[in-house]
Amino acid sequence: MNPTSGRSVWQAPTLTTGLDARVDLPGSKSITNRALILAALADGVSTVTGTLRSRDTDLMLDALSALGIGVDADIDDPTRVTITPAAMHDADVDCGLAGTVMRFLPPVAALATGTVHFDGDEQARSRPLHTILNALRGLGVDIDGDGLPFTVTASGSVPGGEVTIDASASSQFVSGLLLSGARFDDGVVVRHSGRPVPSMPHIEMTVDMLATAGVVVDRTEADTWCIAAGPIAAVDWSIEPDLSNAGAFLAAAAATGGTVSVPRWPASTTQPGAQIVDLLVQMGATATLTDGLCSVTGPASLRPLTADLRAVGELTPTIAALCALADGESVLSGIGHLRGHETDRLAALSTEINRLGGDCTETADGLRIVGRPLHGGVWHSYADHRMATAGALIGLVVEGVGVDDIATTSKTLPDFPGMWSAMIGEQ
Ligand SMILES: O=C(O)C1=C[C@@H](OP(=O)(O)O)[C@@H](O)[C@H](O)C1
Ligand SMILES: C=C(OP(=O)(O)O)C(=O)O
Repeated sequence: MNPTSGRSVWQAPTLTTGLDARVDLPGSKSITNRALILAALADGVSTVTGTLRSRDTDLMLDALSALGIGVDADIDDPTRVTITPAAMHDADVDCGLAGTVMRFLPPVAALATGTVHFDGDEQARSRPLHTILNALRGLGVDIDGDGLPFTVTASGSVPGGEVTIDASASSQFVSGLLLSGARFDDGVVVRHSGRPVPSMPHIEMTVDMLATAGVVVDRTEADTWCIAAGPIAAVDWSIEPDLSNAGAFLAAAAATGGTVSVPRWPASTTQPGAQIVDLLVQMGATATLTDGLCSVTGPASLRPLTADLRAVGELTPTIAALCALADGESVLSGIGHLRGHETDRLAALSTEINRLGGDCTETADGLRIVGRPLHGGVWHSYADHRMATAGALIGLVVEGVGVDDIATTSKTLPDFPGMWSAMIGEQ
């Protein structure tokens, strides 16, 4: 047991033989939660196949159901979900720690008739939210509060129109407004003004999925997204595997000099997680993509990395863990916004890497990490799924690493410990 938290510490398995594994990943969190929102607002019944079933996506399903939307999961295969739109009413929404729930659902709730109360985990209360709540106020929505908890008092319609926001803290502010914008009376025009928007591929994902649902986003002007009022089409969605979650497994190959393959790798994708492969190659790995099988083989010794990760911030914990094992100094930049993720990831990563004898310092917008021999100890997760998987990754090659609160991986990958053990042949 960890005396400070009362939770048991998971002993990360250390690799003793060569790694050669194939890991099949469940659906993408980001694509699942967008598909569910678009299905709930559509003009007919949609199905979602390959739905990720994890804490973040189940919170989305529960919230839509609480609002009155028909949510039916197949009894034999809970990843097959049918969504039947309906008039929405009063509800209590639990956002947990999910950015996609706390930022994508308020614009949906604004289309209900009634009072929708939002809350979430204690830790979620410090995640940036006021930007989207203020934007919705500017679009004619009655909202009480500036962060969790808050209440939307909705009248069945949203006037909509133009709004200027500073989305430098999260791309999800833009995505949230766009996903519901076609259902506002005047549509929506979102302008960004401020430092660059992070995670731009996630906005591309939103635009791409809206296009699939028949909604055109005009992006003629830089940092501006325009959507005319109109219907959202029902779609039979098929969800790609989660490539950000694949990152930790492919990184295991990079860390150990072994090979890990992920099947069903999409030929083209908007998921920024796909960029893990290029980053691993920059660190010395080799990679192939053949008939949808992505295989990564690690080098004898990892090269350090200098990279701007602004577009792929959610890969940072995985990459930072590898940098702590690399041979030299790495500099990761463009990721100041990670201070508002599940936890302050820059502080958490430097504290935990240094706790194991590493050399990691925070910079204004990222991390500087010098690879060093590490020793065992307890790696703290801070309720952050990607911190937990980063600890497991270091534990693969450093003996005696215990990960506090491995269960937090259920945010996006409920069977992470089982999948990790299976990967190294320890089922
Ligand atoms: O829209 C999405 O699905 C996401 C956008 C990104 O958020 P930020 O722009 O806040 O980094 C990413 O980090 C998060 O994991 C998922
Ligand atoms: C930042 C992340 O999640 P969220 O959707 O909660 O922002 C993440 O999964 O790395």
